[in-house]
Amino acid sequence: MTGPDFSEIPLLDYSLALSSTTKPHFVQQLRNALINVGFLYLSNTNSVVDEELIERLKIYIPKLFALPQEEKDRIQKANSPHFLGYSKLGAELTKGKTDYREQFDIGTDHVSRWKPGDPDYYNVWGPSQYPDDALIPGFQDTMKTYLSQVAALGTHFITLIAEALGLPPDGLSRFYDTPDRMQHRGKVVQYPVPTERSESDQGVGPHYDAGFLTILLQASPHPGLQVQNLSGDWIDAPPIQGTFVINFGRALEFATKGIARATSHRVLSPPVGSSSPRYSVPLFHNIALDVRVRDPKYELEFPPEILRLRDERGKLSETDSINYSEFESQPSGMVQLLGRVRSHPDVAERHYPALFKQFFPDGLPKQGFGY
Ligand SMILES: O=C(O)CCC(=O)C(=O)O
Ligand SMILES: [Fe+2]
Repeated sequence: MTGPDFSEIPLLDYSLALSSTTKPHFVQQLRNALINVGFLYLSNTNSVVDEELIERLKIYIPKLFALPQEEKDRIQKANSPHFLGYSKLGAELTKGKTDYREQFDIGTDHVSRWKPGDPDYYNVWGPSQYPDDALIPGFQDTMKTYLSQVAALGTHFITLIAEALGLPPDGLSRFYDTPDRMQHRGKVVQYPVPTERSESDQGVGPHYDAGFLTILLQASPHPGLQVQNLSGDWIDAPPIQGTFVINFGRALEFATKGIARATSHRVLSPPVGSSSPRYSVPLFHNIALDVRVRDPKYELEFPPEILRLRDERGKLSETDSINYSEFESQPSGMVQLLGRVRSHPDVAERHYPALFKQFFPDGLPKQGFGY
């Protein structure tokens, strides 16, 4: 069932959204996914994200992680005030436990708009670091094309979300800058197979995503992603070939008065003895840096029948995940910056010394805390 105590994640066919005769059905299914589940699978996106490109990207991923450690370290996150680059295994904690994953954060192409005197958070967006193309020929080009196509899917999907919430298609456009002033953030993630002696099976611990929308490619056949329903049960979201997983973040929940549901999720490591790691590529589709989602300037008016569906679902109970409550008062860019400072203290120490001192008065900890 797919009410708030769902036992599976709904699958929506994107091609239905592209024809006026089938769109109402799509929008109705999306409304249910937004209000009750917070997650969905999306199939048939080939008109926006090229399937062959996805297959090419999947082939690159193991090669990316197999690059010499010194090349990965050369593009480490600590080099980048934008927190874009490589993080080694075990660098982060979620809910007090180490996340057993290794990752490259790579954004859509962007030039930082920050200049002296601007708020620090303008600098959370900027250029990415890529490995030397000679060591992994064509990866950079493939990744850039992938990110720009998935970001375009996100930009269109936002208009469908608006319609599903009873707003006009451009009903959420106030949360965005012009495309040249936006950056969306991708990650390429490897969850290694734990050894017999590993202390936990936590790939990444329970958390919410921050922004409006995450578009996730499960890039290997491993299960592991789990989603928490309203009763607190963990529901599997295994990979389905030819689909993306889409989920909604805290900013959308705040901006829609709790109509859209940000849903707690986690990833379990592949079982001990698996023959290969799990791979995934999330893209976090951002809103503009200056937006304060709770500022009356951004307040949205929803039709009564949509508000009623929210009320029928019931209040979102406390889950294992508590984070990003800063959206109550802070601009979106600041929420992102604070999250990253906590996750990556080594980057903060180098590029945001004042914030670093505030969060880590006792100096550099061994690990950051993700959520
Ligand atoms: O790897 C996954 O499948 C999900 C990762 C995730 O939830 C995240 O990075 O926010
Ligand atoms: Fe997530």
